[in-house]
Amino acid sequence: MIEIEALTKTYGGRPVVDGVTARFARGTLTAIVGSSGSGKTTLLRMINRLVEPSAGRVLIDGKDVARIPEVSLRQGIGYVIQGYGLFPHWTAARNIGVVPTLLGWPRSRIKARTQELLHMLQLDPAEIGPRYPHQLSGGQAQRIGVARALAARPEVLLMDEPFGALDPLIRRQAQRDLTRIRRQLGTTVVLVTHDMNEALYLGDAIAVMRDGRFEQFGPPEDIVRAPATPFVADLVGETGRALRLLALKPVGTLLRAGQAQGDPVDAAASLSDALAEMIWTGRDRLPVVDGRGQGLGIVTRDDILAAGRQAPPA
Ligand SMILES: Nc1ncnc2c1ncn2[C@@H]1O[C@H](COP(=O)(O)OP(=O)(O)OP(=O)(O)O)[C@@H](O)[C@H]1O
Repeated sequence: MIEIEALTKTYGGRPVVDGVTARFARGTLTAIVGSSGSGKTTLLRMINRLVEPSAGRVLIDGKDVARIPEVSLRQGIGYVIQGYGLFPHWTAARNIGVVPTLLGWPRSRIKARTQELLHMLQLDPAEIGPRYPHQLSGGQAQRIGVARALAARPEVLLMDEPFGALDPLIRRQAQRDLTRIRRQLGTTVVLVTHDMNEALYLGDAIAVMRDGRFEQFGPPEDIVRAPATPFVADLVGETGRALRLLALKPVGTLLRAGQAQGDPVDAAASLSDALAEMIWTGRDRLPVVDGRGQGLGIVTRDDILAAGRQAPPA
C-alpha cells in the first residue's frame, strides 16, 4: 500500500502539490487525471524521490520512502515515462537489464529475466532483444520501457503518460496489456494521464487533480455517477454518462437465470458491449458464458437500461 500524508511541493513559494493525503491500496491501479500543470508528475515523482517533498511524506507498506536506500528504492519501484527514456546506444535487451545490472545480478539471471519479460510482453527475444531503440516501432519501444520498469520485480510501478505517444489502436492494445500484466503480477500501479477515458478504463481508483490538490478521489463509478465539482463533471463529459457507467460494469453483475438464443456474451464483457451486441443483432436478451464458455444464464436489455438510468441526467 502507498500512503501519502500531507504531501506538498513548493517552487518559488508556490505550492504545485498542496497537502495531498491519500492511500493507494496494494495491487490496485490508481489513475491520476487532471489538466496540464495541475501537479500530477510532481506528485508521482515524490513517490520515487525523483522530487524531494517540501513537506509531508510517502509511505510504502508502512516504510517512509525518505529512509529507503536508493538501491532498494530502484528495485522496489518501476518507472515508465512518455517517450520511454530508452538509452539509444543500447540494445532493447540491455535496456531491459539496466536495473538488474545496477543491482549486481549475475549475467545469466539478467538474461533469463530479459527473455521472460520479452515473452510476457509478446515480443520475440531473438528478433527484438538485439535491436536498438531506433529500430523499434512506437508500440515495441513502449513495451520495452514497461519491461525495463518491471525487470527487478518491483512491488510498485509508476507510469507517467505511458501511452501518450501511441496511436489509438496501439494505445488500446497497450492498455489491455497493462491490465493483463497487472493481474498476473499483482503490482500496485500509479498512472498519470490527462485522458479521463484512459483513467476510467484502467483505474480501480481515480484521483482528479487540480491546482495541486485532489478534487475527487474514488472508484470510477463514483466519479461518473456523482462528480464532486463542476470541474470533475466537465472532465467526465456532459453527454454519454449513462453509457460510460455501462462501460464500467461487467455483464456478470446483471446475470439472471434463463435461456436466450444466438451468440453468447462473456460475463467479463462490459454492459455497454452487451447492449451494442443487442442493438446490432436485434435481440433483447443474450446468453452469458464464463471464460471457458460454460453457460451461466442470461442478461436482458431491460436490466441494462435500468442500470444505465442510475446515472443522473447530465
Ligand atoms: N523543477 C521545477 N521548478 C519550478 N517549477 C516547476 C518544476 N517542476 C514543475 N514545476 C511547475 O509545477 C507545476 C506542476 O507541474 P507538473 O509537471 O507536476 O504538472 P502536470 O500536472 O504533470 O502537468 P503535465 O500534464 O503538463 O505534465 C507547473 O506549473 C510546473 O511549471
